[in-house]
Amino acid sequence: MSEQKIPQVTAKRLPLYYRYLEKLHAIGKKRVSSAQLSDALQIDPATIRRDFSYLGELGKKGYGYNVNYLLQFLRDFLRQDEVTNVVLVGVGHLGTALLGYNFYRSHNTKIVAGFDVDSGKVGKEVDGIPVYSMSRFSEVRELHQVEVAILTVPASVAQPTTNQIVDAGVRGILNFTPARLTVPSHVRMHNIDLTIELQTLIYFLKHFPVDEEDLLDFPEGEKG
Ligand SMILES: NC(=O)c1ccc[n+]([C@@H]2O[C@H](COP(=O)([O-])OP(=O)(O)OC[C@H]3O[C@@H](n4cnc5c(N)ncnc54)[C@H](O)[C@@H]3O)[C@@H](O)[C@H]2O)c1
Repeated sequence: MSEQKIPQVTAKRLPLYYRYLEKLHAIGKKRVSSAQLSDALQIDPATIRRDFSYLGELGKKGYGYNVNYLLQFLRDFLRQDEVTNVVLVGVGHLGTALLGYNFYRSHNTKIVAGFDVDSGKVGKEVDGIPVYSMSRFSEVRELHQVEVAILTVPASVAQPTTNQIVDAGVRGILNFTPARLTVPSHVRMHNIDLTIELQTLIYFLKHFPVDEEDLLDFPEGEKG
């Protein structure tokens, strides 16, 4: 099956399923229903069934999904065995926190280097990750074959920093700055705006409160 056919919203949820299935596998669970997945991940069961339907025949209705099979399927699909090296630019408050986190929950992403212009930070390590001067960006990116960068610099320097890292070969940017950045068409930019996320949550709570009845309305045979 080609990945292009899967909607972006579904593709975004696949790593969540993968992580949870890994946990189930670790405790020896063989089967899981969409209702159980729904409880654990707070995604409604209909959405889960729809997501999995894009992946092909993965389970029988009312019988749940085979954990091993689903895990293997998602591993291949997401190429979880392949490690993608990532760099982080701007080792300040947020950058330091992200370096410390280093996406341990996802085994396939690893921050290999941080970059900063502050001479007090360059040459040091944060949680074992070396911090380099921006002047070495090209060289270090090349060394680790990195195509993805996390951007946590001040908004005022976000565009020139973006230009610099794109010129050096970065093709994907996770932008934590509030700046809306311009990139060439071959570069993919994802913006993470915590203020917007928080405001959206508050809006949804106000206007679409979660209906307990809806959550309990699982089809027979899917209850876990
Ligand atoms: N702190 C948060 O909770 C938070 C949350 C959401 C978004 N943000 C955004 O993330 C960004 C970073 O926030 P912060 O609080 O960590 O700021 P910060 O000032 O603590 O850190 C910024 C870091 O970037 C470095 N830097 C400055 N110019 C640079 C350049 N040209 N190249 C490389 N590094 C450079 C600085 O030396 C510093 O270490 C900001 O754009 C902020 O708006 C922060």
